[in-house]
Amino acid sequence: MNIRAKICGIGTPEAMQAALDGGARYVGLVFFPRSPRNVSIATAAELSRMVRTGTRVVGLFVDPADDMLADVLAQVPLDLIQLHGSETPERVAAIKARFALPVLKAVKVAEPADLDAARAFEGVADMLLFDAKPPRGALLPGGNGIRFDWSLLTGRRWDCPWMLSGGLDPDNVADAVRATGATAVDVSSGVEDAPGRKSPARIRAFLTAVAGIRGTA
Ligand SMILES: O=C(O)c1ccccc1NCC(=O)[C@H](O)[C@H](O)COP(=O)(O)O
Repeated sequence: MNIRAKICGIGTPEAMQAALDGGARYVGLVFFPRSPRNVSIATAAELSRMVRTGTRVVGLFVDPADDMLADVLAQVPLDLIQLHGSETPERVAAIKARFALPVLKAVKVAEPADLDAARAFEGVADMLLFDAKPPRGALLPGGNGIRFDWSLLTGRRWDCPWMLSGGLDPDNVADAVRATGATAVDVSSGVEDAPGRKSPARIRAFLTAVAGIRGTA
């Protein structure tokens, strides 16, 4: 089975090239100033120009206002909008209606109730991204390099595509896919050698590991 991979928080041409060469199906650009992966609109526009057919550019936002989305989209041709804040299903629907782009909605997972609540986004979001809920006091709502209990996903079926995220890296991604049946995976910290500093070598290692996953459900 071909597992689709998203490399998130790309900030340099070298990281983008490693992701593209390695076959990433999604590349994520972070528009969240508190993040060490935040990129300017100008940098994002430059990086997006490197992307060729077959790879989708994901713009990552946290509770964005329409003006911010409009400002980014005026210069960066995003293929998907990722919402990683506390956006409601109604807000997701409003963003989809106004900007006519698919929405990847992040669901922060720590316990079964978090997955129960995610049902509200089925039929609204185009895709769900299951990520670890940030620990109390965390500075970031995502990109924390922590896993959640993958067994929480066992036995659950979703009416929309979903992506596994949170603490993945080249060494654990195969186990994560086998444990969850994920057909799409997302990584940020696990392919960095320092917060916000993507490692082309680790990007290549992650994508090689993903490409080598066989025999999953
Ligand atoms: O990556 C960030 O800096 C970030 C900041 C604010 C909100 C979301 C953020 N990342 C979202 C992603 O899609 C990450 O890839 C995901 O949380 C997994 O991160 P990691 O556990 O570091 O692989």
